[in-house]
Amino acid sequence: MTMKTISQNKSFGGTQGVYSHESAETGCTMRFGVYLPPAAGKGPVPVLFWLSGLTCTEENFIVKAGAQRVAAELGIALVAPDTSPRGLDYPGDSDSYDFGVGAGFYVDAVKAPWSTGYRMYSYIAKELFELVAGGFSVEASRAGIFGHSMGGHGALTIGLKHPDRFKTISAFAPIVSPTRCPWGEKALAGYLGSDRNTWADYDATLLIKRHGWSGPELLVDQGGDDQFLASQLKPELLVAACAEAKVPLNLRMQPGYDHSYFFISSFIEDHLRHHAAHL
Ligand SMILES: N[C@@H](CCC(=O)N[C@@H](CS)C(=O)NCC(=O)O)C(=O)O
Repeated sequence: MTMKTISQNKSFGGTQGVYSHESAETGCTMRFGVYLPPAAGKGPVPVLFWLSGLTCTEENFIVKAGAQRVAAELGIALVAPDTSPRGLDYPGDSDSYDFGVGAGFYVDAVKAPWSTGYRMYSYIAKELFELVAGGFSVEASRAGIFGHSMGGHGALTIGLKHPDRFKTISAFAPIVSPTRCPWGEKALAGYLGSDRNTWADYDATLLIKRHGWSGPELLVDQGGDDQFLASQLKPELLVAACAEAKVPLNLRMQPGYDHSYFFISSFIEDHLRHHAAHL
């Protein structure tokens, strides 16, 4: 598989790159960021996959999270993909911020026309993972996954379903139960259809109850003043699921913080150290 370099910038002694490739899963050109710390010059390093939220491209995390300094110190690589296919031009795919372009929801769609390109679950868990494992100085057997909001949902569901690939999971303000909030219900109905039985595979709270998680504790930060807290995110549902399944969860409510990257950049260091300690 060929990759094209879009840009490379030196950052904290390492390199922040943006690359593109032709994706078999999404049927279009996909961009993603890879930060390689200085240690990657000497040999393969552990790698963390970051999944962004609604409206994001690969760029938001790279320029707003401030993760490179600590990733350089810890010797850990960061991969930041886009959040949906782009340029497929399905009717209505750009009509709303929470469905279609910028809102792939990390599922494999089954409803036409979405089913041909909206395959962000397989894109992240398989195609991109393998592309990065084969194309960069990373140790694929030491990989973790984290993300924000829709990307927190993606990190939880993909991580829980692939403990063989992702050894550590954390999230910022995740959508913990898309079967029980408006963002999730709209996306799952649109991509999967109206049969709610088919949605369960993409709900972290249901996956935890069904499969458990034997990895290190799940670290979740949640802003107390997040405008989406009560309506969309509902961390109490994750607390209940983890308690029932005896899955260790460290949910940290952070008073006064909202849903933005100001919140993420305030606690990103803790997440990087959490993953590094267990990888
Ligand atoms: N557009 C929506 C929400 C979009 C939103 O907050 N997106 C989050 C993820 S859910 C984000 O990361 N936005 C990009 C950014 O802040 O850089 C609104 O303004 O109500």
